[in-house]
Amino acid sequence: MAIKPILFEDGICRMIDQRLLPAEELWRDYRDDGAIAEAIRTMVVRGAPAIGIAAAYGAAFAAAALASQSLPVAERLHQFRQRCQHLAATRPTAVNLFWALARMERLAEATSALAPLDWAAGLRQEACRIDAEDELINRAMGRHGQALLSQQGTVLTHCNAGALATGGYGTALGVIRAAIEAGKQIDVVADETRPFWQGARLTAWELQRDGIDVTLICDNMAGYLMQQGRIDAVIVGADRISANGDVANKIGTYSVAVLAQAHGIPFYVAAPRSTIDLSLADGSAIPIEERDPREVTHCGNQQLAPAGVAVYNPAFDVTPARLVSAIITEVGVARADYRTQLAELMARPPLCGHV
Ligand SMILES: CSC[C@H]1O[C@H](OP(=O)(O)O)[C@H](O)[C@@H]1O
Repeated sequence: MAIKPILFEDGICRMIDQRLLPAEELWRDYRDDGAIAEAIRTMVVRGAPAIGIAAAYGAAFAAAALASQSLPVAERLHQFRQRCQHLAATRPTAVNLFWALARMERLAEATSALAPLDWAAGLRQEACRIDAEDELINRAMGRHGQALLSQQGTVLTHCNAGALATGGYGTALGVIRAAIEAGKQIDVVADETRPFWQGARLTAWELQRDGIDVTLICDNMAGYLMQQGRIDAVIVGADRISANGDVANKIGTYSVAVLAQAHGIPFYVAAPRSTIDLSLADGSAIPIEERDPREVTHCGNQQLAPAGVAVYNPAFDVTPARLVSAIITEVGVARADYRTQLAELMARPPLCGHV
C-alpha cells in the first residue's frame, strides 16, 4: 500500500520528514500554521499536491487559533487571510499551494457568519477533504494514464511525483502503479535528481517499498540509456502547467524532455487539474524558485565544492509544450492543441467534491 506522507489524527497533522529518507523514517507532529509553513519551506514535505494539502491543514490550524480569540468577524477574516499569505510565501512555483489556500479562503469567507468554533471546524473538514480527494484524483489519473503505456516496457521518471509528493498513490508514479495493477509489466528507471536527490532518496525508496522494479541512475545517464534503446517512455509530474501546455517541473525535466524527443520516446506529464494555471498564457511567467546554494555545494555535511564558489540553484525549469506528448489529468488526457484541450478538461464536472 503506497505511503500517505501526511496524516491528520486527533487534531494533529503528522508528516514524514522527507529530508531524512531513505536513511530514517521520522514522523513529525504539527499543531500550528507557522510550523507547517516552515515544514513546506524546508521541504520536510514537498511535491506540488502535498504542499497544497499541508498548507490547507496549516490554514485550518490558523482558523482554530483565531476562533479561540474574541475577534470581530472582519478582523478574524483579515488575520486568517494574513496567515494564509504567510503559508503562500513558502514556495513560489507549485500552483497547488495557492489553489489549496484559495479554496480555504473561499470557504472561510462563505461561512464567516457561523459561530467561530463551527467556522473553524468547517475549515478543518475542508482540509481533510482536500487531502482525501487528492488520492482519489491520483487513482483516476492513473487509470487514464496507464492506457498510454505498453503491456511491457521501461519507463524513466525524474524527481519524485509519487505518493510522497501527494495525498497518496502519486501522479506520475500513480500512472505506473495503475499500469502494474492493470497487469502490465512495467519497470522503472529513476534518475537521482540532483541537487535534492528526490529520485535517489524518495522514488527509489517508495517503489522499492511497494515492490515495484526500480533501477537508479545518475542524472547524466538518461541520454545514454535512451541511445541504447532501453527507455520506452518518460513520465514526470508537474508543479505548474500554463494554458498552452508548458510544464514547470523539477530542474532537469527539460533536459530529459529534449533527450526524449531526440530519441523518439514519448514524454508524458501527469498532473491533477489543481496544477493547471489557465491564468498564464505560457510558461514564461511561471515563477522559478531558487534555493539555498548549500543544496548544491553539500551532500549532508559533506562539502562537494570549494568554499565561496558562485552557485546558481534553480529548483525548477519549464518544458515547452512542443516537447510534451500528452498531459494526463484525473478527468482525461490532453494531446497537442493544449490550449483548447486543457480548457476543455478544466471545464469538465468535478471528479469529487470541488475538483
Ligand atoms: C506530484 S508533483 C511532484 C513535483 O514536485 C517536485 O518538486 P519538489 O520536490 O521541489 O517539491 C517535483 O517538481 C515533482 O515533479
